[in-house]
Amino acid sequence: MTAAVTYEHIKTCKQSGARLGRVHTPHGVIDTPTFMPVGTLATVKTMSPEELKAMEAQIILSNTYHLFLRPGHDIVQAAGGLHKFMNWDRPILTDSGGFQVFSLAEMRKITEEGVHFRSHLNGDKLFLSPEVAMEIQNALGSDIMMAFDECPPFPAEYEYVKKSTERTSRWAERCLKSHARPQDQALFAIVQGGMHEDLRVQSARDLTSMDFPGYAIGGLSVGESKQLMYEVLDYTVPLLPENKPRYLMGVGSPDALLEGSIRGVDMFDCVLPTRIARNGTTMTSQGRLVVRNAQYARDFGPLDPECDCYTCRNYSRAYLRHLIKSDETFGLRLTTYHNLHFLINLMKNVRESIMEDRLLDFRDEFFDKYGLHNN
Ligand SMILES: CNc1nc2c(CC[C@H]3O[C@H](OC)[C@H](OC)[C@@H](OC)[C@@H]3OC)c3nc(N)[nH]c(=O)c3cc2[nH]1
Repeated sequence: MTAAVTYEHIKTCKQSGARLGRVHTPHGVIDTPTFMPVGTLATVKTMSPEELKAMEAQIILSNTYHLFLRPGHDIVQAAGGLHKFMNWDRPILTDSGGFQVFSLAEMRKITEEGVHFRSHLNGDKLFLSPEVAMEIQNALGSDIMMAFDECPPFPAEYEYVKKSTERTSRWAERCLKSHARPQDQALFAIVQGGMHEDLRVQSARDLTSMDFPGYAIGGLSVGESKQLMYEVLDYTVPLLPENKPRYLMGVGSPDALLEGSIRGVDMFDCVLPTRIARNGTTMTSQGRLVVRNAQYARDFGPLDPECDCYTCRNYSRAYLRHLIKSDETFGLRLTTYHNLHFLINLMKNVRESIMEDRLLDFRDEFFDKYGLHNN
């Protein structure tokens, strides 16, 4: 049986150990390391598929939990699946809903069977489990599905993280058993274990023994310091097979994308660029720039002089400030376009630096200009 998703290793950076690769999926190839724009409700907020292609987005994310609640996965399935529903013919990855249930839903009760919770929209009593999460993602038709897991809160008692991680391994096995179309959709497992090396080793051992086509590192970017996150990555990434994609969930500030790539991570997602764009905060080559600030009222230069994106080629900081202050939707679109392009372009530079065996130099140059502390 041909696997739906395969990883092709291109080369390893001699200076950093980062790796250049390609993830082959039924809807196209993804050059890695890559940043994946988040499209929670079947849209990358305010962007059209054409604009996402223009900025060279290779893959986008969507959300099992949110689509389960609204419009319902049955409607998406009746529309012909998520690709058709949102007019996106490139790869789609969906999260399993685990994280969202624990972070969004009220009145949730976790059992071995699954999670009972109330919808954060209308209070309806709902239930998510490995089997239900797989049924929903099967209906959505995503190219990459995530196993149903619990992302333990941070901080959390060692015993709680141990019990939760062991249950996540049992849930992963149940996901595998209820995987209806492995030749069309790849199921990635999610390594947990909190900030404890022994639990990370146990989680990776459990999951890699079940031979998934790809592995995510979960349970990070949940409030821990970046240094602690990098420490956990240092001992967790090497536990994962070299010939499979590695996805670090929920990570997307420029410094974390660089440090994660250096540690061998291939895929990243984060709501940061789209979320901060909506209040007029942008990422530029000189660091963060809050374009709604008064100092830009008469600044007729581009948002980022080093950027060649649609926003920076055609509009000024003064115009963007005016639109954002006036709550004009076009303003949100222009800042969102730029922020997504910024991270997608950053990852293009990361891939080029790996090709030239100089990713550590690139990271240092980037931090000198961007500024280490204003991510
Ligand atoms: C921020 N730190 C962060 N985000 C973690 C997400 C969610 C990623 C999710 O984060 C938003 O949902 C809330 C995005 O929607 C807004 C989702 O995009 C579709 C995205 O799904 C991949 C995790 N998801 C699972 N299943 N397991 C995790 O351990 C985990 C850890 C995360 N840390």
